[in-house]
Amino acid sequence: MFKGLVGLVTGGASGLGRATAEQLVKQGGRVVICDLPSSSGQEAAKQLGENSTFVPIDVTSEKDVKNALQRTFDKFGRLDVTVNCAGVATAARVYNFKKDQPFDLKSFQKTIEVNLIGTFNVIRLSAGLIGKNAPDADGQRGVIINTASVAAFDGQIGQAAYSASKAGVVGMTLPIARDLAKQGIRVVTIAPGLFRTPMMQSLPEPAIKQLEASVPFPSRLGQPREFALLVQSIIQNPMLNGETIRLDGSLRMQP
Ligand SMILES: CC(=O)CC(=O)SCCNC(=O)CCNC(=O)[C@H](O)C(C)(C)COP(=O)(O)OP(=O)(O)OC[C@H]1O[C@@H](n2cnc3c(N)ncnc32)[C@H](O)[C@@H]1OP(=O)(O)O
Ligand SMILES: NC(=O)C1=CN([C@@H]2O[C@H](COP(=O)(O)OP(=O)(O)OC[C@H]3O[C@@H](n4cnc5c(N)ncnc54)[C@H](O)[C@@H]3O)[C@@H](O)[C@H]2O)C=CC1
Repeated sequence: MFKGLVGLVTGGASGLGRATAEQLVKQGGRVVICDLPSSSGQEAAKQLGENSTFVPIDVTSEKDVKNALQRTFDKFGRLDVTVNCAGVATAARVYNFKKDQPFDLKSFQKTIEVNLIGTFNVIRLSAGLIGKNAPDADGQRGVIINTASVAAFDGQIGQAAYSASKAGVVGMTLPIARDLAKQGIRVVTIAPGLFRTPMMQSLPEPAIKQLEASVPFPSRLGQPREFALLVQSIIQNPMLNGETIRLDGSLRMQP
């Protein structure tokens, strides 16, 4: 299905990004897994075989992302799809009255830096390489897919930084899609609900159970593969553009 397609997946060593990289390769594509040097990206790429390679990056670094794009071009000769999955989650009250402590400003800044600015950094640099492709019969050169969260819309107590970062991703989706339309590059964002990944597993087990039960149907955590299937649909459907799609079993998170 994706024969000849080259994808770059940030956060590709774990969770939703890893499932996406697996799905792209399973469908005949080739994939560059980008993740932190400390991640298990090398092992993930090895598992996927010769159609995959790992490039260690921090998404907030211009130098790292430029290097990853150069490596993509050197190894596979082009880039068709960028999927932004790299992200971090933080949880703290705006002011902890028990400890008389405000939200740590550095933690707020770091969350915005990785989730919002890092995503934009990868988008802006990827666009240059995708834009070099010859357009297909429809005028399309490629697709950029971002990952927000339902927390962009119904963030819980403690999610001020995380929700702000993800709302930023939602907010920039349409203007960037409009901006890149002339080049035939689509931009679509997925807002996942609750998925079984290492990030989700960092929550306390009772909280996971409570969240899981609050998903109307199917009343369970999503499987990373189900996220990857939406990525696949977005790639395949040329009319999807400039939109954020919730993938959440109709969950609306409670305060
Ligand atoms: C990753 C995604 O993109 C998808 C999501 O958004 S999934 C939703 C993620 N939600 C969160 O991360 C919620 C963040 N908030 C919190 O963890 C807490 O409110 C907080 C740490 C910020 C405040 O802690 P606190 O002041 O101690 O809060 P308090 O309101 O007294 O609640 C603490 C209790 O709530 C539980 N809890 C934590 N997160 C919870 C949640 N999302 N839902 C229900 N209970 C939760 C804790 O297990 C703790 O239980 P115990 O008292 O039994 O130890
Ligand atoms: N798991 C879930 O329920 C949900 C996840 N999301 C979002 O989906 C994306 C993927 O999350 P998961 O797979 O669940 O988490 P995960 O923690 O399993 O994977 C995230 C990956 O991003 C990498 N990463 C973190 N900071 C980075 C940086 N600065 N540079 C490069 N890579 C970096 C990590 O090393 C990790 O491999 C995140 O953006 C997350 O916010 C959104 C909604 C729900």
